[in-house]
Amino acid sequence: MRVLGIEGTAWAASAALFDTEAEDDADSIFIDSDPYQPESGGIHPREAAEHMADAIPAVIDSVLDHAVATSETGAPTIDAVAFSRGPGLGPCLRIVGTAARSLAQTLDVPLVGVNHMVAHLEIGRYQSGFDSPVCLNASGANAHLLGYHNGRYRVLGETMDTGVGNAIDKFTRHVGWSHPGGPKVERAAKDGEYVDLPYVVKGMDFSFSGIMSAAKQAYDGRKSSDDFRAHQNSESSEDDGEAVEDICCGLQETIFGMLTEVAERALSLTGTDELVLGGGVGQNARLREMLAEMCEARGAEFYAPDPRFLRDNAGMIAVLGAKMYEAGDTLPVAESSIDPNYRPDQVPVTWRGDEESVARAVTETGDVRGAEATVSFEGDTVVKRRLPKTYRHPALDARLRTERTVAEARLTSEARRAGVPTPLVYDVDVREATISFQRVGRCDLAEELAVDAVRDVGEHLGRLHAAGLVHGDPTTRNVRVGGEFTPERDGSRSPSRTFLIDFGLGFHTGHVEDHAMDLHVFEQSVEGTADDPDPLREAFEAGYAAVGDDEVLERLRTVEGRGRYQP
Ligand SMILES: C[C@@H](O)[C@H](NC(=O)OP(=O)(O)OC[C@H]1O[C@@H](n2cnc3c(N)ncnc32)[C@H](O)[C@@H]1O)C(=O)O
Ligand SMILES: Nc1ncnc2c1ncn2[C@@H]1O[C@H](COP(=O)(O)OP(=O)(O)OP(=O)(O)O)[C@@H](O)[C@H]1O
Ligand SMILES: [Fe+2]
Repeated sequence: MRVLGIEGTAWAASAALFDTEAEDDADSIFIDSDPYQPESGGIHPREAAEHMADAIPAVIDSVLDHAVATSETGAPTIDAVAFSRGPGLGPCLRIVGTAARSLAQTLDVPLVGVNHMVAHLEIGRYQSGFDSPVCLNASGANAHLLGYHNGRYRVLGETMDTGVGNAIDKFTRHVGWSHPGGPKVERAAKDGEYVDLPYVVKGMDFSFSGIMSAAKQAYDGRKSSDDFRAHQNSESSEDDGEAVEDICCGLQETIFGMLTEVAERALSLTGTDELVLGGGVGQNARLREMLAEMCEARGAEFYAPDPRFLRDNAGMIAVLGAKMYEAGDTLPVAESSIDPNYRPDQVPVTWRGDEESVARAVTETGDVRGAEATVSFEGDTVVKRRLPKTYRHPALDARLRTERTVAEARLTSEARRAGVPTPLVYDVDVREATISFQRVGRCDLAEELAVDAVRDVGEHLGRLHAAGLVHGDPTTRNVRVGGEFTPERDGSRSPSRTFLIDFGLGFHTGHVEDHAMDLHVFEQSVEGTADDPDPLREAFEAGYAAVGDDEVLERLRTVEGRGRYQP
């Protein structure tokens, strides 16, 4: 089978031929791309569309020439035309859509409409041969974790503001570097020293806006503050340029540390031991190194495609197009409109079987390895150790382990005082980042997702928020359920069978937004793993409504609308 793919969501005018029968793997995907390079500033939608109009016909012609040259009949012999339907810049997508429709009509073959983000994922799955990996898409306009579950790719976690590449590119524009900024930051970071920047993860979601403003401020401060300059010079003999390099190093360590952490959390939540990387930022060697190191430490496999398949390219569109075509997933021309906000979780996954879902049950034997810590059981006591993560910069690692150990011990007790069932804290050793707790529950909620327990979680979060606290990571793995009522050391009984654990990302806040994020994180973890999430979501929200603030539930609806494609 031979499928011609066309890509042009933003900057890459690209066409490709995927030949499933080519003898050599390297020959099976032929790509021709013509990138748009803005003269100044970032990607300008109108200029990008003009580039598409000029460049798309030429790259298609070159792929058609290749198709003729590699065909035995003297004709291109193409079975289907696949194109990027979205997400992306509307003016660019329209040009690609028009080109694809007219080519399919000329060749008299079916048209296949591909989701660009799912294509970033599927190319890694195809090349790695992994069955059911979690995918980290780190691209310009997006950043999210996807896992396949019952016919859809679920968004396990995502950026709450800009895409990761766009965040980096905004910083480089601020310092006057040309687009794209990612490779320049990578180069500069090699000569830089690590600086601290805000580190923001909420469950498996994360945000970049705080980091980016801090990075810009640090840069502006360094340029204008004589005091700072004097301080810099006393420590090193380098000039101002060094400071930018330090910020670049801090940026990479922080942003990629966050992405690696949430990827690990997704592996842990779903019980998956395969990770693939997608998207243009995946070309960054430091990001790949961190992900590989994290996977190795937890015995998972990691695969990153070659750079030419990570950045936007039509090869990935043709490969997914071929799978869709084979599954009969083609589009009548009348229904082939583009969608600039096309989300990966909207795509009915016609080319995979249900049995491949992530979220296999994990049985608890002996020590448990969470995403952050190792947990061992000693009778009724649980000892949780935050071991160093070697993928992180040592300074960042020490800071996070200390901060989280302190927060977890404090908030676990404070939540309990607010009437939320949590384990008793027996002992804390901040230097060793170790806490010992009372053992609670029979299993994690993830293993026995049920309406009653989920309703309890809603109530618990309502109570927690009313006390001015947030959990920060309320996933189905951070709730313990079942078992006998656990006798406490003073002989009393716990009031509930549903316990919240793992408060390491918790903090004090009265902000509706922060409270709504807690609800969002919980619902996302339910949706990522449940077969029928709707009744669970309803029970959870009913539980919350019974004790919590309605305003938070209203804000939840707004939060759900974020993380959409943001050019
Ligand atoms: C919707 C679609 O148009 C969009 N595509 C996109 O963003 O292009 P992509 O090729 O996946 O990623 C481009 C981004 O990748 C960054 N980038 C490229 N090389 C990099 C490197 N070595 N280190 C860090 N970032 C890098 C660039 O700075 C730019 O922000 C997307 O996938 O979100
Ligand atoms: N007090 C406890 N009682 C019973 N089991 C516990 C307790 N604390 C932790 N566990 C078990 O250990 C697992 C990992 O603990 P925890 O979530 O605190 O670690 P973590 O590394 O922060 O995990 P993650 O970041 O993946 O949520 C839990 O999912 C649970 O099964
Ligand atoms: Fe992309």
